[in-house]
Amino acid sequence: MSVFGLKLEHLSFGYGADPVLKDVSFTVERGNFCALLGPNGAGKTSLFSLLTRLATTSTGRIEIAGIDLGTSPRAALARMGIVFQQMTLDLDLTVRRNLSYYAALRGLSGRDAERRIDAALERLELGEKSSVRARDLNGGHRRRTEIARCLLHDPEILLLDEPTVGLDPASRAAITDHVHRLCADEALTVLWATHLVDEVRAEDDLVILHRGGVLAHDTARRIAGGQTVEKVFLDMTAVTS
Ligand SMILES: Nc1ncnc2c1ncn2[C@@H]1O[C@H](COP(=O)(O)OP(=O)(O)OP(=O)(O)O)[C@@H](O)[C@H]1O
Repeated sequence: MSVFGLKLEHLSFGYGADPVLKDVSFTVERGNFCALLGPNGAGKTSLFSLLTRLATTSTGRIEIAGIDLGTSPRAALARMGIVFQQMTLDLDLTVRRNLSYYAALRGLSGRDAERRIDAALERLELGEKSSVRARDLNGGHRRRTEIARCLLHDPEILLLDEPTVGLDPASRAAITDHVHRLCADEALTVLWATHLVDEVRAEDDLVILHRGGVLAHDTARRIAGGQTVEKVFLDMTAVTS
């Protein structure tokens, strides 16, 4: 197993002539929670598109759990679980059905799939929601269902693109707690894109992205340097406006 959960080297990318990512490099060690913090338009979703191969670029290199995404995309993507910004559950299906369809897509079936589904539901404290249709869940439980679903194939890396957008404070706190626990208990490596400063904890890794460039990468505590992350973030992103 790789020491580095995630390694990005010199990534540049644009949709047209103008670059939206400029020479982005950073690593996230295995088992760390890394917040990718940037204002709207910073390039977070574009970076996620490169990490998930929805977009490609000829510059730079991405390594997922020690596997080169450019040369071994299938193997690298198999190590990853992804929660996109837009909800992707089938609202007419129960929580369990949503998970079992995904398991089948990943080639899992029978007792093995059932065992993994039970374990994932338990990890996200969703056991009692198992028979509830996704349509009847609140936003927080829908998100937790998506996180449970992306754990079924035992990924080493989790990518979450602004997973708490639109949720109330209690649901946001529950989801950030759950995902931090996955890092601590199971050495999952997490990249969590957000523009919400209050989701960043002092011990988290923090990458500040602004206008496609990395302005800072360290623990949040060191980047804050005795101030609040919010103050430093606002100062950094204002200076370069
Ligand atoms: N499909 C696209 N075609 C052209 N430009 C795009 C496309 N998607 C994003 N952009 C532009 O790329 C830049 C980065 O956008 P991106 O969505 O990656 O940022 P973000 O940090 O995820 O922002 P947000 O928090 O608003 O989602 C923005 O200027 C945006 O307008």
